[in-house]
Amino acid sequence: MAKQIILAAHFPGVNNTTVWSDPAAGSQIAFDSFVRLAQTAERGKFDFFFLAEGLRLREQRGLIHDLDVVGRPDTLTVLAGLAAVTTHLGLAGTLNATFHEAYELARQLATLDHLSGGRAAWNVVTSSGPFFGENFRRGGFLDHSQRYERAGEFIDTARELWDSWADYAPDRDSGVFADTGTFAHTGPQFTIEGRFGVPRSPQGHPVILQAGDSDSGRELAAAKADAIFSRHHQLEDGREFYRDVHARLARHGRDPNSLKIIPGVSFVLGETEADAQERAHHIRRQQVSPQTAILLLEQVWNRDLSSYDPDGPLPAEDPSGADETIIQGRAGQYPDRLATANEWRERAEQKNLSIRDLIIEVTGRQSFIGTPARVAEELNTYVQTDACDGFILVPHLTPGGLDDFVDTVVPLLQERGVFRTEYKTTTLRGHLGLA
Ligand SMILES: Cc1cc2nc3c(=O)[nH]c(=O)nc-3n(C[C@H](O)[C@H](O)[C@H](O)COP(=O)(O)O)c2cc1C
Repeated sequence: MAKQIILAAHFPGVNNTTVWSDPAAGSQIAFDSFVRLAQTAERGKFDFFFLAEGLRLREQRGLIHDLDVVGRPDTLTVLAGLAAVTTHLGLAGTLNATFHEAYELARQLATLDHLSGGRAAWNVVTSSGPFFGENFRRGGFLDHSQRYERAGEFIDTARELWDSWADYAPDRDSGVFADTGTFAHTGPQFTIEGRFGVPRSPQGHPVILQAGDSDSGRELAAAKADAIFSRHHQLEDGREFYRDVHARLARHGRDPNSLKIIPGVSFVLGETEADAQERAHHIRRQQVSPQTAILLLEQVWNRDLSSYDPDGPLPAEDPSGADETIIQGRAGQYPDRLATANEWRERAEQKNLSIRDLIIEVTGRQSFIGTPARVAEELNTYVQTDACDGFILVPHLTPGGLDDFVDTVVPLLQERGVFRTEYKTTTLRGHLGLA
């Protein structure tokens, strides 16, 4: 039988792809927007709804970054609200293992799993830099590798807490004082003991995703996660990532089906190929406004370029060599700024590109562009040839950006027999085929 495709809906909120200024865009923080996108995903029989986490909005030149000014509310609060207005859709939240505490988070996730009848998932991230930590009176807390050690111990501890209750129902007649929920964990990151206050939840263990991409991130996923939210959304790159992670999985003695690989992808649909390409081009210009083009260029040059014309040529001056980066709240993307600047200048000169044209070219083109038939075929090829197991779709418009996909692409995947026509399971573990 053909592999079944996993589909998830990302509510992107603040990031580089959301066009919050489009007249068709709604609020990025009102509950209605979350409900609308989640219910569309559930109408499409999606596996889960997905929220990223930003513990602090990005800042550049000391101000909140243009793309972040629409704000990002708290993940678990939103998911708890959505549990009440959906019935089958999984509810996945990105939550940081560096600054949260194991007891607190294990309790919140077990509670979400109860409220939703077994639909909770946790995307474990470690995040980067002291910038987030300052919010928690922990600026500079733990370096990269120690963050992964903490994340690993965090997951183990959460599972110990979840396992501290057996499947259990209190006995009304005898009024027992149950001896359950006791835990004691001693490790470098957590030394805690007591009783866990939440009885075993429907899934036992909420689903665990992992998003880091370094060697330590991949090892953590191969050792402990149920799924990976990956950034490898191109065919060959995806296959290589898939092979790498599966080799690690085998080394950990795990079943190949026990870890699902799900890249975040964007898409643009059109009635004809030309129509889709034209839309894609229009969306890219919306995503990279003249102002955003300068802000993104500044992240490579690492200096104030606000006096440059976005429709003019790239700066002749070289990037600043300063260690401190101009952008706060996002992992450094350009390890060698001068090399990147030279590469971009060469490209701009060859093709006669302005700053804005160049930024449009070098930052995130949409992953799947075409008619619904073509997009359905490509998505299926990715999954059947092990470039991934499914997709976390990132619409560029919130909350209506998934409507066309659900109306036109999902039925084609269903016709091919590679995507469910009805939910046959009630928990997220059930949907994903996980034990
Ligand atoms: C696809 C993807 C999504 C991520 N999403 C988030 C997020 O929502 N919030 C966050 O704080 N970090 C996020 N991260 C950052 C990771 O937590 C991690 O800090 C970062 O990738 C550095 O770890 P690495 O070197 O293992 O990749 C994401 C990373 C990737 C690759």
